[in-house]
Amino acid sequence: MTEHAVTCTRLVYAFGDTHAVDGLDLTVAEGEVFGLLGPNGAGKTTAIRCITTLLPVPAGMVRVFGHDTAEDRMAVRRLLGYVPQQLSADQGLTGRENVALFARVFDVSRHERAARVAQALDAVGLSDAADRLAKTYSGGMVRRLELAQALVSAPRLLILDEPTIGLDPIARTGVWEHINAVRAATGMTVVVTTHYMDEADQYCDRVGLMHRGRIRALGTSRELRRGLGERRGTRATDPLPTLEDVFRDIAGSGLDDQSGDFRDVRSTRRTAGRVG
Ligand SMILES: Nc1ncnc2c1ncn2[C@@H]1O[C@H](COP(=O)(O)OP(=O)(O)OP(=O)(O)O)[C@@H](O)[C@H]1O
Repeated sequence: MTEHAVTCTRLVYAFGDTHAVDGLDLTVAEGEVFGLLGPNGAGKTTAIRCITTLLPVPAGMVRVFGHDTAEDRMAVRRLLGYVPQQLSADQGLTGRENVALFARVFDVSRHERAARVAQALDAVGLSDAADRLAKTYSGGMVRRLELAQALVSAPRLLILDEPTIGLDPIARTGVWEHINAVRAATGMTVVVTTHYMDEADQYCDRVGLMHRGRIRALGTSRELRRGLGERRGTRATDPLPTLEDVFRDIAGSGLDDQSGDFRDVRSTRRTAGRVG
């Protein structure tokens, strides 16, 4: 049987009375790029923090490559790389120093360290800028540096929480090209949250639409779009609904209709603070 990279079974996580994750069932196959989508407050970050062992699992179960996060936290941590929404690069260090710091934290052996740091920087296209202070980097470069930090331990599972929020289209494409190149070279599994439907459509093998703490729709982007088309009685000659249509259909009133897109104001602000 193929081992799943991630299995969440009836996962529940509450902050007081707020059930951020409310009976989440989810499996991510080894080697796939899985997009976790959902409106603000759907519970995506909380679910991800449970998977990465940063939050305990009070009810239900999370397994990463078969390891129970509650019982085998260190084994899980050794298997994954995590790029959180918040800034994880130190602006006062160079790119190389930042990645070297993560190599030490992740226990990359001393004799391998310099080579692995150089390899991770190269994988994200930052070799030439490696010895500049991170505070001189553009927003896209900071994001790629954080990607290098997560890659230096050669993770089997890479988890990215809104990796492209606040970046211009060229920088967004750059981040994804590097993710895809590493994935093609290593077979790494990728779990990503994003509010950009075009990215989910283009880069994710499957997407899960999360709303109020649970997955409400799951499949390839095309399957979800076709499913909505069938429910709406769309004719074969008509264009399929978009993934954004599917998102609106499921999340309904949870969206900010004023803005016309799904950019998360909170996250954008956080990122603006991060990269500014
Ligand atoms: N530390 C916290 N204390 C209290 N409530 C929290 C905390 N973190 C999250 N929540 C609440 O839990 C719910 C889920 O939040 P979460 O950040 O997981 O959602 P999300 O889908 O990642 O949203 P976003 O897209 O805005 O990042 C929200 O109602 C949020 O207000």
